Amino acid sequence: MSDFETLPDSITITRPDDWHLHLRDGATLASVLPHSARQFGRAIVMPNLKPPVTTAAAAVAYRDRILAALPAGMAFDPLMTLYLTNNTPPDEIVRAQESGVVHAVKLYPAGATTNSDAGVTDIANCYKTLEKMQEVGMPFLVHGEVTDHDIDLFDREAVFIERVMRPLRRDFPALKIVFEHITTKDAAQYVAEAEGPIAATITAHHLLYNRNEIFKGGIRPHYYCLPVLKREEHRLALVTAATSGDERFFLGTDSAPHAQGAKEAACGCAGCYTALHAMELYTEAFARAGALDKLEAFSSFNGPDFYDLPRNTGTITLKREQWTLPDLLPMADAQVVPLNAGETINWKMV
Ligand SMILES: NC(=O)N[C@@H](CC(=O)O)C(=O)O
Ligand SMILES: [Zn+2]
Ligand SMILES: [Zn+2]
Repeated sequence: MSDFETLPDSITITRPDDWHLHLRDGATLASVLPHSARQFGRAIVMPNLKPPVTTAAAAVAYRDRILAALPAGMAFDPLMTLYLTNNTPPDEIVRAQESGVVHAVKLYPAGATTNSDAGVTDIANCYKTLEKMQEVGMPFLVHGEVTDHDIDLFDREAVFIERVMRPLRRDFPALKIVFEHITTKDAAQYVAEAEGPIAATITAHHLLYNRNEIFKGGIRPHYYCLPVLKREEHRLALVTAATSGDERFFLGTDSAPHAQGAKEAACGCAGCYTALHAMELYTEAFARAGALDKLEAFSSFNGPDFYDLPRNTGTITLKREQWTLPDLLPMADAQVVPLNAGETINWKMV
């Protein structure tokens, strides 16, 4: 817990953005969107729908559905992404660029995570398309885990750096890459030291929790996400990276709603729902690190700077005030259990 004596009563920062968000579609989208729109000005919207968003036309249509689901009076700018497949043609990158609403292309290694079945089986299949992305300046967002069966689940990210990331960046040194939701000291160090245009998003839950949280007193499915929480040494490295002031690290919640029944199951889905209270969680993580002065750049400046977008105008304020998270939130015709359900947290967005 934070040391209340030395902390300010409130903190006001430029309105932040979420550079990694799952909004889903249909009735689920309508349920979760207001939470993100309340906290963030914009979000990079992940394309792992069923079926995935693989074309510029599909991204434009998805964006229209998001805007239609936005409650009147809320301002929110969804930044769309394409789901890369083995067969995405280079022309689709041109169409995406020309659409004006697609801001990046996402790599899901096939089998790595939720709705990744249509993902890439071998990045070599995508080289022509990656060349086009490099040429037009389209950022490449990477779920950085190998899926080889001989690799331990907890080592998937570190092995990805050696087997995929280094060769990829050697072959495309000018391609803008975001290493999404990094979870290891290996990834933090790689991003901090690499040459060229690379950045990383970091979730609030990977800043606050290590893998013990998944097994505390029993198996706790709401702390299960991918890449899975790691050892404490990795969490500490992520906190150091996020609070360092290095502009390569920025906010991406990876808020990933799954219905309660899909998580509390014999084979539960991966994903933590944090859209309701993301800024509260990031503020807590930065406060514990004694680095509240670094929260604004991480949350509101480094992301737009990397994506060549203007920073938001306007501000948000977080008050140091305890409140208790609901146990459940309505979602479509079911419910979602937010991370920290029923727990009391120390900051409240006003
Ligand atoms: N992070 C997760 O555990 N799940 C995400 C997918 C992803 O970001 O890998 C989801 O879409 O549910
Ligand atoms: Zn992912
Ligand atoms: Zn994600």
